[in-house]
Amino acid sequence: MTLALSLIFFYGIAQIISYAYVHEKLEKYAESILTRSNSLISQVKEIDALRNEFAVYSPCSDQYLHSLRKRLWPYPLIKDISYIKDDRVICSALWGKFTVPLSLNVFRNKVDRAGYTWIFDAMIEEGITADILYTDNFAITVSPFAFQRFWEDADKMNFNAIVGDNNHESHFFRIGKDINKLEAIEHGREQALSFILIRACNSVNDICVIAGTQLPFFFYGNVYALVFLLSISLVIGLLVSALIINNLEKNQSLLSRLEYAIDHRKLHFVYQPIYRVKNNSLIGIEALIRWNDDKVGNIGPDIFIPLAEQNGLINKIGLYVVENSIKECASILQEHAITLSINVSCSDICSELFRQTLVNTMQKEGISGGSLMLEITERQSASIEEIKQSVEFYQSQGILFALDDFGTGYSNLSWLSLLDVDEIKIDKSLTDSIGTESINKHILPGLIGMFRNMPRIVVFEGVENELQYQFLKENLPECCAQGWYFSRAVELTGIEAILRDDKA
Ligand SMILES: Nc1nc2c(ncn2[C@@H]2O[C@H](COP(=O)(O)O[C@H]3[C@@H](O)[C@H](n4cnc5c(=O)[nH]c(N)nc54)O[C@@H]3COP(=O)(O)O)[C@@H](O)[C@H]2O)c(=O)[nH]1
Repeated sequence: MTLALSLIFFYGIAQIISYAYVHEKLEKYAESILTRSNSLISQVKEIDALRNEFAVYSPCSDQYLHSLRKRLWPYPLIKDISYIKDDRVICSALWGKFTVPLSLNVFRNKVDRAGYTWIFDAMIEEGITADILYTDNFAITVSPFAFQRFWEDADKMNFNAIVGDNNHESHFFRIGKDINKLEAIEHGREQALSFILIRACNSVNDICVIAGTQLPFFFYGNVYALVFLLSISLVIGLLVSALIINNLEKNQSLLSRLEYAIDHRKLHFVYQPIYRVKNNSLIGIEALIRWNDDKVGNIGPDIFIPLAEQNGLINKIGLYVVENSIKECASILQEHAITLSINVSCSDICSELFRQTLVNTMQKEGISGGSLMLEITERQSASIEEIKQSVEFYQSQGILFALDDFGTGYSNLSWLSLLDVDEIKIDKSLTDSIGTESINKHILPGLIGMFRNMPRIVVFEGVENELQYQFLKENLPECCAQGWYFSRAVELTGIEAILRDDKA
């Protein structure tokens, strides 16, 4: 599959590059033909302006022919100048005087234009044709090499071109092998999506060049390009497949290692202290799960919690956290008036097994509901009605609730109005705005005013510096805070040490 996609991708890229390349070349091709046509018209006009000069000599006399030859010499796009009478060439600079006047009635195409009659592919002699324009008794023969070099490009690049008037009612010069197709497409008689058409016009001389070519397949006639395309697609396809397989295997093995770690109690906890700002007294701790895998090393909860959520392991983690963190903290919770905050998912709190496990663990460890704070966010999708009922059940057991990540898209005022929570945890992104010029900064003063009158515990998360701490102390002294300014998350022994210091 990846090989096929890779092939399609690279073929598509190659085809786009090929199109751009051919388009640019064709544009230049049309422009050069237009330039050449303009030069030809200029040369025709210049020679035409000499007509009166020739008229002083007797037609086809030696002086007349000499004068024609002399004047013809500097014009590379003009082959011959002739004296004609009754549509017959009597003499010319190139041929001299014809013994039998040359009739101009055998030709491919005849066009009347700007006082001239143009005849294209007029028969001069067996095997010799030429494009001639004439008026009165004066004719000019276009050099057969005037457009010669464009035939080389036409053969090499498969280009075609028509030189015609602006409306393209009359076609003068035709270059290329597919010229009939180009004419048919140009006049709307044929449709060809893969045919590139370019138009280059000059309104002063009333000429337009239409150039066209069949869009080539990238590898058309080019085996090396095809082999290159297939090789690069193969290599990239194999690399992408290997990466995908590797990633899947890694995730799979990480998932099975996580399940093993849960089942064999290999996950452990660190606790981050939460303080009341006005007097720096410890009011609680937040349990944060950690995983140090024997083989992979430390894996952060920001990696394995979403992995567990996506693969149906989150409830197992929820049970693990409840059983083990409560058991671990039981003695300090009994001895001190602090709460243990636990992150739970909405599906956890709605599960009957979770309820029973939590209540049983509390009873077994001798912990009252008021020592526990369950932190929820809107991220975990479940119906609000179901969550509301669950919250009411836990609250009937005396358990406290916190709305986590408040101020982000996941947790906001609408949830606050729907759930009767005991604590609001202000997300770090809002704390970060203290003392900065960020957009959130403008939200903060309004929230501070609101929190002052709110009968709930307000905890600012992610307090990292003195400025943030002082701001909270001055504006909201009753609020609580946690963050690296106070302490990073530490092992339980670290919390015990803080509690001992507090007592002393
Ligand atoms: N369902 C469960 N989710 C859990 C549990 N334990 C953690 N988590 C969630 O994982 C996310 C990452 O958590 P973690 O790496 O532990 O980061 C926490 C703190 O270390 C960090 N923090 C705290 N103070 C600061 C600070 O000052 N600066 C700073 N840059 N980071 C800080 O914040 C994380 C706590 O976030 P929150 O939960 O929103 O309070 C995270 O989403 C956890 O929720 C678990 O047991 N179950």
